[in-house]
Amino acid sequence: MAVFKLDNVEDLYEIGNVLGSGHFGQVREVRERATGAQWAGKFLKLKRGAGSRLGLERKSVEKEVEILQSLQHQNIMALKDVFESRAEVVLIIELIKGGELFDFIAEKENLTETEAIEFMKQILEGVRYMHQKNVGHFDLKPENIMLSDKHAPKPDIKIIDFGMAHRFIQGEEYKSLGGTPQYIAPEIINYEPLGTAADMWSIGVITYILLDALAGCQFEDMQQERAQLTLEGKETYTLLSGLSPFQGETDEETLRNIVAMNYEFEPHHFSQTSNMAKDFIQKLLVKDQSERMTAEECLIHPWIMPLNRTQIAK
Ligand SMILES: COc1cc(-c2ccc3ncc(-c4cccc([C@@H](O)NCCN(C)C)c4)n3n2)ccc1O
Repeated sequence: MAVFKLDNVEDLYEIGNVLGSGHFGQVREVRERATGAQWAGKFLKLKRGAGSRLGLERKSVEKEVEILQSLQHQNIMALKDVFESRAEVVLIIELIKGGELFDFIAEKENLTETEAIEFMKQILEGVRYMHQKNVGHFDLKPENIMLSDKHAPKPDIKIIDFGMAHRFIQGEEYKSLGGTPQYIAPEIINYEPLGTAADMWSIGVITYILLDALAGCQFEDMQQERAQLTLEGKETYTLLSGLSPFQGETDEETLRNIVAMNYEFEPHHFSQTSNMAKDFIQKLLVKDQSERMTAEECLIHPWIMPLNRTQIAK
């Protein structure tokens, strides 16, 4: 059983504002008393007893910590320390100040495909590193791709939230039904044995949404679509963080679309997108996981590593 520090985390860190919360627990700003340095604290409630429905199993927290302790890469959030007190575990993590990538893109009027490629390269570098360490993330989605400092000339990508991650052991079969419907691979829906290729499907979905956003998403069209959906009393989707290529009106419809490979490059959203970019996505949204590009193959795909810049023109 992993042993975490039993010191009272508040003796070493001043607990600050809530940055966010979700299935993973709560993330708060924390300040290291000895140095004044700012960190993020992920506060996780543990189950108080076997019958308890609330809180996380200690084993799952130990698994996430063990995986995070094995990953040191500039595009993966860094774990500094772990504390445990009563029924809570606190992960001390590097503070990522730049917010979510897709919010950054929403704020920028004229992000180019070349700039998008630079972000994709960093995401792929982080994913290639974790896959080389036999770790699958299994919850890659726009909300889990953050920026170190959005005001930097070239912001660093930081992949967060390894709560669904798994380290593969040679010869071991792994299945999971977790993840976020819009981004999960067909083999997860079909409850088939998984590999790191499931992350590559999610990368294909993220790339599709990123390029859809780049096209300005014909913002006014989206607004009209959003207004129409609202008039019809239908749920509208957040512009940049939910329009997966397989998005249905319900999770069930989304999952059906994934298994049926039911997606397209809608002309009025992708008319400005290079054919090389579409080829990149098509080589990731492949139902047979053994045929899907790996992160290594993505990084030498002509869209990411063109022979010359004109190559990504139409
Ligand atoms: C270690 O696992 C996590 C870390 C973090 C994390 C790490 C460093 C860090 N610095 C700033 C933030 C931050 C700032 C604003 C919102 C959030 C978070 O609530 N939303 C991020 C995406 N969400 C869907 C996980 C997180 N974080 N979040 C978030 C979720 C995790 O499961």
